[in-house]
Amino acid sequence: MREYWNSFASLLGVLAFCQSLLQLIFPPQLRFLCLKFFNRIFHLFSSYCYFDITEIDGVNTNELYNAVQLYLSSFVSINGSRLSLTRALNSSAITFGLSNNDCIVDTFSGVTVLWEHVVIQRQSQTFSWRPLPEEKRGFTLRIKKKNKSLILDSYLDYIMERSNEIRRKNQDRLLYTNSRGGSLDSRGHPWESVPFKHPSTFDTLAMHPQKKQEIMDDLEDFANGQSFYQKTGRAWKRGYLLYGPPGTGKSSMIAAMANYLSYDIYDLELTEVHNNSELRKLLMKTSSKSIIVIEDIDCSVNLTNRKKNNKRNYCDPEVRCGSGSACGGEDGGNSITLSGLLNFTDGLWSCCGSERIFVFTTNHIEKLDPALLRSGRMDMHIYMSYCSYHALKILLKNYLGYEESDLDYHVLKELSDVVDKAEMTPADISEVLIKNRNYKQKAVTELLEAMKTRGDRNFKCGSLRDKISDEEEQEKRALETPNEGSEFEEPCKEGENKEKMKS
Ligand SMILES: Nc1ncnc2c1ncn2[C@@H]1O[C@H](COP(=O)(O)OP(=O)(O)OP(=O)(O)O)[C@@H](O)[C@H]1O
Ligand SMILES: [Mg+2]
Repeated sequence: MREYWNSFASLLGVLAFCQSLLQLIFPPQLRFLCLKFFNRIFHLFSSYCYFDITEIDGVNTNELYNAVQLYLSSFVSINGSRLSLTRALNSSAITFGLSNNDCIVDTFSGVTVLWEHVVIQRQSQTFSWRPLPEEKRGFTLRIKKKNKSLILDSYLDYIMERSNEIRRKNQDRLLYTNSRGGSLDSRGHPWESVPFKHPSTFDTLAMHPQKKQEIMDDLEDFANGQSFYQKTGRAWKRGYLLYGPPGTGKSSMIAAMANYLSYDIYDLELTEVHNNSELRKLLMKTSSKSIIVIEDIDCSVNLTNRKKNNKRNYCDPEVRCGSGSACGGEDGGNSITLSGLLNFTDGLWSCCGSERIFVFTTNHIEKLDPALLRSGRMDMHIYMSYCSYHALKILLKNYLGYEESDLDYHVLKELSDVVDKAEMTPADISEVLIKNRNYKQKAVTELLEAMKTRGDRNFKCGSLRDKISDEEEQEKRALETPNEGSEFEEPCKEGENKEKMKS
């Protein structure tokens, strides 16, 4: 063994001598050719092969470099002693990276590979429209030659997939809106985005735990269902219809879904979309792993297959078609139609991306065209109900930090007796609790009072419940369009007023 080392050391000595001789005697070009030759010989007899992934590929950023950096960041934080730290734009997470010229070992399908982060100072800068960074960065992947074909493709695919996942997890969610009314931004995008920081989660959402679990399981199945959707020949998308009175948590549920799956949200404002083809273009510009939301679908536009004289109908010349512009028919030119919307969610175009969720919300499911409700269209219909006893317990925990065991048995009994009769929305209850959140006892007492009063009134007003929610919805619309608004009144009286007005 010692002899072996001796001969190896003398070989290295000879090589070093040859190199210095080369430097002395030969011109640089010849030296370069010799080095290249030695390099070739070395690689020929080496059992490894090497792949360079440079940061900049020509003048473009190499996506694979960024992907490898993110992928390695997921485990270098545990192994490394010297790491580089970065925080990307729109991200609240810090990413770890290999420092310059550091190495890390990874194992994939039982095969061990070595990654080296290579950083070299760039020589003189030649003129370029886009100045290059002063350092030339890249990763070198070392794989045993015999394993190259076995893992290279699948390993790189795996890295791309993992890095996308990490990027999504690290980055803040984005909320997109099409409020620019069909115009495009400088990069040709019809959507505007802001960071989405809604704190609603399934933990804070007040609804029956069993129902909540069902929805979470459904979302989970969907997100992990790529192979299922492929096997069954179905487009990888899912539709949810959330319906129920105002203030029962439909928007909060959408935020909770987005936070649960780490998806972006596209809030589609139908009133800003001029026709079906614009709707299709918007769809094409949405990304995968996103939730496309249309809120209050019943009152966004006139979405029925039948022609009605509705004042929101886009074919009303005063509403949509300006002077001189021709008004299309049901599927034509200048209007959004139900069939256009159904194509948006169901048709061939809806599959131009994958892993997308459509969520429609409405306060009045009965006003929707049956075509929207047909099975297979909206996969799950979720009723967001008035506050139940289970939901109330979640609200008491959220706002006052009260567990069930913290409350007196009699108070709990009273709350459970009155909560269903009160027919208060979680939003109503939240308001009472927020107002008194620093005085917990008072908050509970006041809530009980409010519930009893509401329960008594419901008992007296009886069947006016539907009219109440009608009025509540009108209040909501009035807030959205202040000119048409009216004064707030007690819901019960409003119902009565409406009756009087009618008579
Ligand atoms: N189920 C719920 N769980 C927790 N909080 C809720 C729930 N429902 C309503 N809230 C509270 O009430 C407020 C209004 O709720 P949200 O906007 O989600 O209601 P909505 O059903 O979307 O109403 P609308 O039909 O008017 O759009 C929220 O800010 C939230 O704090
Ligand atoms: Mg809402």
